[in-house]
Amino acid sequence: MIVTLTANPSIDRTVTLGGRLVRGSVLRAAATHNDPGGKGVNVARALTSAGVAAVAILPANAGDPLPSALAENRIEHVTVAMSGSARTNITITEPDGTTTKINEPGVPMTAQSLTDLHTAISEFGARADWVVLAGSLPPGVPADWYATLVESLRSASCKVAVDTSDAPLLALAERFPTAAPDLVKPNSEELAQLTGYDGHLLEEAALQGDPAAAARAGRLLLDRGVETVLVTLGAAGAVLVTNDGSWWATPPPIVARSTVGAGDSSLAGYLAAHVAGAPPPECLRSAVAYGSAAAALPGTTLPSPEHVHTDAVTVTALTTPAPDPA
Ligand SMILES: Nc1ncnc2c1ncn2[C@@H]1O[C@H](COP(=O)(O)OP(=O)(O)OP(=O)(O)O)[C@@H](O)[C@H]1O
Ligand SMILES: O=P(O)(O)OC[C@@]1(O)O[C@H](CO)[C@@H](O)[C@@H]1O
Repeated sequence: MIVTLTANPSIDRTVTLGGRLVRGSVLRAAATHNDPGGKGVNVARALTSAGVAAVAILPANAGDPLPSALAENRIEHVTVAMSGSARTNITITEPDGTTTKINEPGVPMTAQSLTDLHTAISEFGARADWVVLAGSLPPGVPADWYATLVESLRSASCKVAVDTSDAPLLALAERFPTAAPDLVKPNSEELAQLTGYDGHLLEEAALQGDPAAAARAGRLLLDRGVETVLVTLGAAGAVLVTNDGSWWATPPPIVARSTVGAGDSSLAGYLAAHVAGAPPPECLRSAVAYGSAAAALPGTTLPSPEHVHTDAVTVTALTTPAPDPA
């Protein structure tokens, strides 16, 4: 079983424009659509659709639109009471596939909700294969909360994956190696936040056929105690860095419609293959196949197995960069 924690879930509202987004003007939407969202929720949705047992833990109150949508979609979930209800995050999509995203900060978390989430994750962690801590933290949650959770899950038998950014990511890294998760899934920008590399250049180089810098940056996290680094690089695919080897996988050509949820789908694809016992390069292949399938779908629509074409992904072994002599 894979358990995901989304401390700051959302209703993802996709607004489809018939023309270009023009700042400062009144625009009329061609269509609108709501999906249950938040990174951990998305991972659980993609896993469920792949037939992998998954439970999403999130703050929400009975009858709120978010848990109701999860129930409708038969996504197993556990909620803890919160004050207020989930934020709404808006994605504006233009006909050429450009997406603009506006994420609300979320509802301030009470101390009681935070304690209840910690209790729920500890209980489920005791019987999970993986615990996934994903997304931003709402106001009122200390930035080092993920670090605290990773440390408290150390004694459980589950593996822990983290996908976050900004202050919670930096606070987690500050407590490496004790808070180093089994897996981190940074995109190029997040890897840059952790290592000082230029994220744009990492992705550009990989797009030009050279993923070595991304692998080198990922290696820095291994040196700080992380076991596996899955670096997603947008259209350039992803690099997997472990102490046993490194690989780069590139997606098939797709027409990108919305990359929202692509990273979450990558993580779900990786974990689905991992719990099935696949070796690292095949886990990477699955990650990239799920990510690119998600990018080809509109809004926060997540891929089902029929959208996922693992055979179309190319996996190349890389030389794992040597550990930092320092
Ligand atoms: N334009 C694209 N073409 C093909 N595949 C893509 C494209 N964009 C993203 N992907 C796929 O999705 C994966 C994740 O993309 P990305 O690195 O943008 O994640 P992310 O920034 O974490 O995404 P998210 O928007 O969910 O936070 C990539 O590894 C790749 O497989
Ligand atoms: O504000 P956060 O928590 O960083 O990200 C939230 C979010 O953008 O992430 C998902 C896509 O990855 C969306 O479902 C959701 O709206």
